[in-house]
Amino acid sequence: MSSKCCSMNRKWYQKLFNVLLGISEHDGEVVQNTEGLEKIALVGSPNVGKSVLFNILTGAYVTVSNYPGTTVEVSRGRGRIGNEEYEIIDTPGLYSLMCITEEEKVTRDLLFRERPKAVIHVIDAKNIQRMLPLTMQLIEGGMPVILVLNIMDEAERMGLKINIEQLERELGIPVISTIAALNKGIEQLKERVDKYVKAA
Ligand SMILES: Nc1nc2c(ncn2[C@@H]2O[C@H](COP(=O)(O)OP(=O)(O)OP(=O)(O)O)[C@@H](O)[C@H]2O)c(=O)[nH]1
Ligand SMILES: [Mg+2]
Repeated sequence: MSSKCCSMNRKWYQKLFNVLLGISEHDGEVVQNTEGLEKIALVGSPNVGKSVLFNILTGAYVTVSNYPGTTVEVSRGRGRIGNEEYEIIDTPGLYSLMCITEEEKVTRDLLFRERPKAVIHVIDAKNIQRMLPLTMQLIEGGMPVILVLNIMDEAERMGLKINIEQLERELGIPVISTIAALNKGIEQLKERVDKYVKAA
């Protein structure tokens, strides 16, 4: 009797804890409730470190679900940037907004429908020349773009020097360099996103 009562209490406390943290229970699985939060999307080509950044920016609980009407998976989680909580979205890799694959269509659709407060374009700094055209497309599409030059460790090892201030001036958007795999540049990224979203 007392152990049943104890377990009921535990469940009740767990529920209260989940509500306080914004975690909802869904199909028996604990998932993040991100409803009503402003959104920040991570976009970019495959293999540039979007998911590594997503995991750093979000907590332990994320939801992975099929984008409506498709078999393409999109991950969403809560992340604190400055004093605000946001829904952080890890989008399927895309090379261009001129949609060829289903994944690319999903990312484009999501950007236009969900209107994130910031669209973080993550690129592999080694391949900056090949990846900047998508940055231009996102800017031309009216997106609030922030450019992240990730995998800077490998770019530097190759002797690549990127003038970040000049790139910022030319593009007219914030540019931040990171080594996501080593957790480097993350605080600067958060600061710039915070400032950018607040100034919008
Ligand atoms: N050297 C180095 N490797 C990195 C860095 N960031 C990510 N990686 C590695 O790059 C690989 C791809 O990272 P992901 O986060 O899975 O890339 P993604 O952009 O989510 O790829 P898709 O989901 O296929 O679109 C992984 O092996 C990471 O460990 C970095 O800053 N430096
Ligand atoms: Mg990924």
